[in-house]
Amino acid sequence: MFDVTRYAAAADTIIAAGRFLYGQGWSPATSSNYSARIDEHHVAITVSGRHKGELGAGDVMVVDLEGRPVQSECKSSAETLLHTVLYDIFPDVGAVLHTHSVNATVLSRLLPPGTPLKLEGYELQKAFSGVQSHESVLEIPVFDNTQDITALAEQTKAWFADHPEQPGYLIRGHGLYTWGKTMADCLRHVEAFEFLLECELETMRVRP
Ligand SMILES: CSC[C@@H](O)[C@@H](O)C(=O)COP(=O)(O)O
Ligand SMILES: [Zn+2]
Repeated sequence: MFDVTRYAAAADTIIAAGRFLYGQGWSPATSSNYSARIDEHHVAITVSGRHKGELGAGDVMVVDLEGRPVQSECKSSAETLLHTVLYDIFPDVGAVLHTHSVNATVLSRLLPPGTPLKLEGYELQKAFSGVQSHESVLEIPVFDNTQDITALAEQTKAWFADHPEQPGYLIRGHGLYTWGKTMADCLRHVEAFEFLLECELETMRVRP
């Protein structure tokens, strides 16, 4: 069983994150899903289909690390397994955020299949936990979009088990997944990604 006080604290961070991310235009039209770890075996996650700018306590539920609902009749995010595999392979991950920004959607469609997004030479890469220099090379994988979330969860799990230092991934024509030790770290990662994705798109515009 999970601690209710810890659940309430996790839900509060999710609700506040939703208000911010929706306000930025990165979670339109009920898209996106957010989660925060409660303990070793439980995660608070958004209920499927809810408006992410207007989340309340009833829009956040608990699942275990296999993605099964715990003490809830609600249906958790359709992409629950994409969250739980990350908590499973990274014991220090405390929050996962998935967003649907225009930049993530457009850039992921422009990159040729099989080509990761290579981020190199940007000072803002240091906003990612563990990155010390603009000279580090980040290779952000772009997975093909699919409605088979179980298969995609297996794919992402295998890739990140081998590349634990990479801070996130894109799904083509769909959006961004990133995570952090705390919700604050995770929100900083979303912001960093958004800045860097926009830089990449702008670079393509002026230097096609
Ligand atoms: C509103 S379309 C977006 C959804 O298909 C999905 O990708 C998404 O991000 C939200 O799904 P949800 O089940 O609410 O977590
Ligand atoms: Zn989505």
